[in-house]
Amino acid sequence: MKVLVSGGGTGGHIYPALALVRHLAEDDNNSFLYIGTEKGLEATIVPKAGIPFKSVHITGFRRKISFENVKTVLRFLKAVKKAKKYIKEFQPDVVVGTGGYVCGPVVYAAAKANIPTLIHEQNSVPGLTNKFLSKYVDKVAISFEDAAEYFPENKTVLTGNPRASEVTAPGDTVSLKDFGLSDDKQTILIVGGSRGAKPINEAVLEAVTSWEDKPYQVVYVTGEVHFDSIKSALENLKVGNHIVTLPYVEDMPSLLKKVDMVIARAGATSLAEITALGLPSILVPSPYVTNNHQFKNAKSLVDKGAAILLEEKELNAASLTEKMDIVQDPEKLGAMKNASLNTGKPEAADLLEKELISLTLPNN
Ligand SMILES: CC(=O)N[C@H]1[C@@H](OP(=O)(O)OP(=O)(O)OC[C@H]2O[C@@H](n3ccc(=O)[nH]c3=O)[C@H](O)[C@@H]2O)O[C@H](CO)[C@@H](O)[C@@H]1O
Repeated sequence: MKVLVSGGGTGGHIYPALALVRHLAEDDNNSFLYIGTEKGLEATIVPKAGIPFKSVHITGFRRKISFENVKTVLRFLKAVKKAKKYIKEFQPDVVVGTGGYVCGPVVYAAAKANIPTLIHEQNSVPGLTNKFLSKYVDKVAISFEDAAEYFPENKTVLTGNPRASEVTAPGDTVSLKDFGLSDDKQTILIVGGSRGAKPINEAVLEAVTSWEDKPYQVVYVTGEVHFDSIKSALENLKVGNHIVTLPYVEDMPSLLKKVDMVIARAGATSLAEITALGLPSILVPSPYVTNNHQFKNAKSLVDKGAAILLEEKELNAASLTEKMDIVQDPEKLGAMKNASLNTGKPEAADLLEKELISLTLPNN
C-alpha cells in the first residue's frame, strides 16, 4: 500500500502520523510520503525519522474577518496545486491527514482526485481543518467518543490515537541514571506539550527549591524556546540534583515508561500516551486553544478518575506542589493508575490500519 500522510504544526499532530507510518512500515510492501510545511516542527522530525518528506506553503485561517484570510485562500489554492503534483508523482493508494492546517490542501487535493482519504482527529473537539475536510473525506477516525457529534455519523469511527500503540510497544528502555537521576526514587515528569508552557514554567521556578526535601525527583521539560532563560534562572536559584532540566525529549515513549506521574498540558496525543501506559497525571489544560478543547480532553480523563485537574488560573507553586505530593499516596495513585489504564487504547494503530486497508479495497 502506498500511503501519503500529512499533518503538522505541533507534535500533537505529527507524532500520531509517525506512529502510524512506523506501524505500517512493519509490512515491507507499504511505502510512504509525508507532506508538511517547510517551517513546522515536522520539517525536522519527519526527515530525521527517515521518512520521505515534501512541503507546501500554507498558513492557518484567522477566526476574525481579516485581509490575511484572503491571502490564506490564495495560499491554500497554490498549496492544493502543489499537493496535486506530489500526488500525481507518488500515486498513493490512500491519503491520511492527522490535523494541523497543512493537511487541508493535501487531503482536499486527494479527495478531489478520487483517492481514498481518511482524517484522524486526536481531540475531543475538532479543529477547523478537520471539520472542513470531513465533508470531503471517506473516513473520519476519532480518539475520544465526544468528538463523534461534530462529524458525519456514517463515516466516523472510533480508533484511538496510534501513538498509544507506539508507547506500549516493546522498545528501547532508558535508565534515569542517564539523566543524572536515581533509578530507585519515585519520579515525576513535568512537560508543557511539544512547545513548552510558560505558566507551568513560572510555577516550577517558584516551587522548585521547596522540592529539595521531597522523597521524589523531577524530570522537567521546558520546551525549546524557553530553555535558556529557565536554565539560567535555575542556576541562580542553585537548585540541587533532585531535578533535571531539558529543552525537549526526543524519545518520550522510553522516558514515560520510567516515571510514576506526569504533570502536563492536556494535548490529546500526550493524553493518549499517558493513558496507554496507565500513568496518573495532573493536567493543566491550555486555555489558549480553539474551543477550549484541552479542557474537554482533560475532563474526559478527570471524570474517569484517571487524572486530576489543575486549572491554569489556580496554578501556582503551592497548588502544584500539593498535587505532586499525591505521588506519595499509594492508594490514590493506584486508583488513578487503574482508571488511566482503563481509558487507554493501545490497539489504535491496528484499528486504523484496518480502516485504511478497507478503504483501498475495490467496491469501497
Ligand atoms: C497549543 C496547541 O494548540 N496544542 C495542541 C497540540 O499540542 P501539542 O503539540 O503540545 O500536543 P500533545 O500534547 O497532544 O502531544 C505532544 C507530543 O509531543 C511529544 N513530546 C513532547 C515534549 C517533548 O519534549 N518531547 C516529545 O516527544 C509528546 O510525547 C507527544 O507525542 O496538538 C494537540 C493534538 O492535536 C492538541 O490537543 C493541543 O491542544
